[in-house]
Amino acid sequence: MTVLTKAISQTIASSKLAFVRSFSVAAVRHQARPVESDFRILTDPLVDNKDLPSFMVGTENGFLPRQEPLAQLPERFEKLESLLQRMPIRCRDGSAGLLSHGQFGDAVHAELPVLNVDDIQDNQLLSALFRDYTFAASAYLLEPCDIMYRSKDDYGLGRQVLPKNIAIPLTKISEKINSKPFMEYLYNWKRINPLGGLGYDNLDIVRSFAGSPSEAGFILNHVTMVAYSGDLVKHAVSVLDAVNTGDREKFNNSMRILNRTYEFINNEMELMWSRSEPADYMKFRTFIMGTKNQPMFPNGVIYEGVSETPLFHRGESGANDSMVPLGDNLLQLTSHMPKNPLTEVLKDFRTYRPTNHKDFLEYVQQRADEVGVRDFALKDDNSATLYLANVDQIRAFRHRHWNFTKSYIIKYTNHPVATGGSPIVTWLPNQLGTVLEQMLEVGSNINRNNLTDENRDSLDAISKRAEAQKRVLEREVASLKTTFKDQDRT
Ligand code: HEM
Repeated sequence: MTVLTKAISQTIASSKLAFVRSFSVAAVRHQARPVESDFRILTDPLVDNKDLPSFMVGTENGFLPRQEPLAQLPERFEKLESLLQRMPIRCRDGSAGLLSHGQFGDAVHAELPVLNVDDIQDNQLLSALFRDYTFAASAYLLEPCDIMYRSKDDYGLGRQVLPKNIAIPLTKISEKINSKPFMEYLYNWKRINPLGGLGYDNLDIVRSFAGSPSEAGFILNHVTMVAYSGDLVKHAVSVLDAVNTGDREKFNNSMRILNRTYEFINNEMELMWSRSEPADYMKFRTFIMGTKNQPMFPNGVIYEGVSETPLFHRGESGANDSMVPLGDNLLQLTSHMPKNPLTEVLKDFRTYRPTNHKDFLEYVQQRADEVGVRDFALKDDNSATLYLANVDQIRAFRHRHWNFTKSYIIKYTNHPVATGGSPIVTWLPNQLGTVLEQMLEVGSNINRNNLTDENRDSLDAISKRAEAQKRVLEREVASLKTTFKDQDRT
């Protein structure tokens, strides 16, 4: 059984509708063709197929859903649709919405029945409902924190009970799509011109909390980055294949193209500065906070009608994305992360993504270890430099990301944890620091005399930068730890 069919079987097994869904593993085998790999990766996103999960790794859709998210719910969910349209602090028509004066919670109690979702099997609709109920859940739970933060720069406590009109359908939908019943955001976009591409100017968000252009920019910038992920998948698989067959030329070429793809993604990431104002971030960040390791939910959240035991979930975070974990696993960086509680948080984040993504990432990790990507690269100085250049792209991502964190968050608040519940000044540096160390180690073992001119220049520039960034990072973290509490607690 391939990893994909195993994942699908698990999804079916965990669904209460296992035997009534028109869901055929044989059909999947037929429709998904291999890309030089024994993990079945979609070469066609199968947009007309509503039976397969929305999130399946593909060379076209990459880590984006196979089909465009539904922008509006069908009529039977009009009460939920109406609440969500009136929810943002600033609505689309410019008027003040329910969250602006803390009226969303009352509206949920007054207007929203426990809607029946038992019969729904269409995965595109399930994913849209998942998006919408998680938005309603976060707005409901965190509304009091947002109101308090606006006047006191302190979050206080969130609502500790999620009412049954959100909790019951949300839990049922999560079970059907095999997700945790808490917010994700890569399903929150639509094309303005349905025939146009995934460029920033052709995208809009579907749901929002603040309703500001910066909130839209924050989400859509992520989407435009992930729009490149089909190429990442393709070239990562090609690297594994090249090592497996001992084909050095193919390895070097695949590493070069992979490097270029990560570079496109990093360049796209740089546009965040202009698409989402750092000073606006705190105005919508409250609503993407989680309930795990967050002072606003010291005892978690009771899902009324679902569980008497409180539940804890990490909040929405880019840490749920699959592009960096793909690089970590392919380049065998994951196994070099230090064995400490911060690395455990990284592993925990990796349980928060769609099943098929999780399986693909595990497959890549296992396969990279089996064929020995790093050892293969290090046997040849030019290959080692190309390997290093890819690790440098992961560094560039994490370095820029650390800069975002300082400029969008740390500058404005002393709150000790990020939206995903990780300690704000130690967790990101745990991974960035490891990448920098690995780069220095690999770089110091490369013999410059064997390199092409291009690779020698690349090695010199990369090594110099890594050394300087490592020194600065260590100083920064030591200094920030004096201001932020509990940074070793996870
Ligand atoms: C202004 C923009 C952003 C800020 C302020 C920000 C902030 C953060 C913070 C504080 C974390 C720590 C985890 C937690 O939430 O507890 C995190 C993790 C992460 N974020 Fe972002 N993020 C931003 C944009 C993005 C984007 C666009 C991506 C696109 C993929 C992304 C990908 C990640 C990844 C992969 C991690 C895990 C880090 C690692 O593995 O070292 N972030 N982010």
